Amino acid sequence: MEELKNSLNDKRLQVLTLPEKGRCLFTSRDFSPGEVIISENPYVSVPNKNKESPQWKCEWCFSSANLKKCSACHVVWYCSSQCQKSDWKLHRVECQALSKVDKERVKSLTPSIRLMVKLYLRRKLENEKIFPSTATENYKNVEALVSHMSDVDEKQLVLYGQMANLVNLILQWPDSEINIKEVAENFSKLACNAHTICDSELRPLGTGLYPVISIINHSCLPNSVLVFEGRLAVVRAVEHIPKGTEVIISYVETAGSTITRQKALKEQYFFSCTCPRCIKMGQSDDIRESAILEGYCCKNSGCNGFLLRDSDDKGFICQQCGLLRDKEEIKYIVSELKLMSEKASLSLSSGHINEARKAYKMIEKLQVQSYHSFSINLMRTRETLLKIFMEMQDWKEALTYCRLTIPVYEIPLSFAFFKYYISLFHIGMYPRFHPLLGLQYYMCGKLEWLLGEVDEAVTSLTKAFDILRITHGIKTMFVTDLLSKLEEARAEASYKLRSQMED
Ligand SMILES: C[S@@+](CC[C@H](N)C(=O)[O-])C[C@H]1O[C@@H](n2cnc3c(N)ncnc32)[C@H](O)[C@@H]1O
Repeated sequence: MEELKNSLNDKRLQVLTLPEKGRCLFTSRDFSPGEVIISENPYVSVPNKNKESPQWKCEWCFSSANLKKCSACHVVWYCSSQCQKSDWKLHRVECQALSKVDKERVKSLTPSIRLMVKLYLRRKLENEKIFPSTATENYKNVEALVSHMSDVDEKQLVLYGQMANLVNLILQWPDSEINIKEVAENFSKLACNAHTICDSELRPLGTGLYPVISIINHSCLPNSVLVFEGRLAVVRAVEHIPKGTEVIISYVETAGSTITRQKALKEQYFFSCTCPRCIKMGQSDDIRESAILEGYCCKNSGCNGFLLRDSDDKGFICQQCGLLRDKEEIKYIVSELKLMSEKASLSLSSGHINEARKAYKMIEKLQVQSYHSFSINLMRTRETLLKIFMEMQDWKEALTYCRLTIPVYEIPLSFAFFKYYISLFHIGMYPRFHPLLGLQYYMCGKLEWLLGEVDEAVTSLTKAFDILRITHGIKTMFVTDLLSKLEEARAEASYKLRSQMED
């Protein structure tokens, strides 16, 4: 830990331990918005292959193009000999282990099992000095991670035990070299420390363990953001961070209500957040925020009030006009939506895109009649419809849905405590510099341009650039591409204006 602390000191960062949070990362100089605070390569990583991301991916860079399978183990894929070479030191031993495993069992290996196998192989190679150990790349940093073993429930512990046995079966090491209890504990460490590696558009690609970045704690009002440049994890400041401030990122979707965020944090990370948003839980502003984000709308379509459960438990009362929405009606809507959502998601996952489009349109219609106009559920349905229309190459409808989601990303939650943050944050569901908001503007701009709405495209691409240059970094290929699109759109808009003036 001393070695790591000294290395972080050189980066003007400091590790402190607080009783209520454990280790925390603090700045020892000012950081500006968009500046990289810390970046780290994964200690171990593995690509994901599941329903949401069904393609095979390169073991090293996660690309899905030009893949070739490793001819020895038939498990791992590479997009180039360069990537294969970069991974060789670790894969050489992994390949030997995987080649001995029964073919049927190999097929069912999950990314978590593979990640754990790689973790133990890397530790072994580090002990044998085949991998150099440095202050930041060192198994000691894995040992220092929190595991929350005493908080994990019995059922989960049994599952970790079974997974640990499978790792043991793959490695086939003597008892003196592997401790099943320790492997099970390491699974618990992965659950609250590993990160989902995403591409620049936040599509999940894989899972990685970044033991130094794992020191960073959570806040629902973060001052930093974690993004990935290939396999490199990069933490950037999204606001001015003065010297002596804790670096904080968000572990969960910040758009949810306080209860939803707290539940997610408790279930996966075993703590109760006490950030400025969370300490308001149960107060009138917070109740109102939850009712808007996750509650129902007034029966009177002309009223934009939010609903709260009435004291007699007959239903929900509109806080603006006083109209009651019957409990039984709400129950019926909820069960209908559940049934419809199951059917819709089945159509989507089985590739019946037209059926999925119809099903999600019906869900949207019912949600518009039931939920508040700023509801997260309604926004999620519209995000799905946007994806469906993109897949169907119906650009006009896709643009409509893209535009419908943006105001919800930016809803004015005009609550008292948010006013305090007015200078730091855009007042909305997401902080001003949130990658999702930037990406939504980027998508909107590209669709507007494609459909010939050049002036609108310039406005949207400019907004996207203003956000993504901070979250993704001005020098990355992703933002350089966006900038050249913006410049081209600007040139086209001014050419159009000149032509109109000459006519
Ligand atoms: C990825 S680790 C962060 C580093 C951790 N503090 C440590 O000592 O290694 C995640 C764990 O840190 C703690 N943690 C993170 N954010 C927190 C917060 N805002 N309040 C309290 N505990 C927090 C929780 O125990 C959580 O499971």
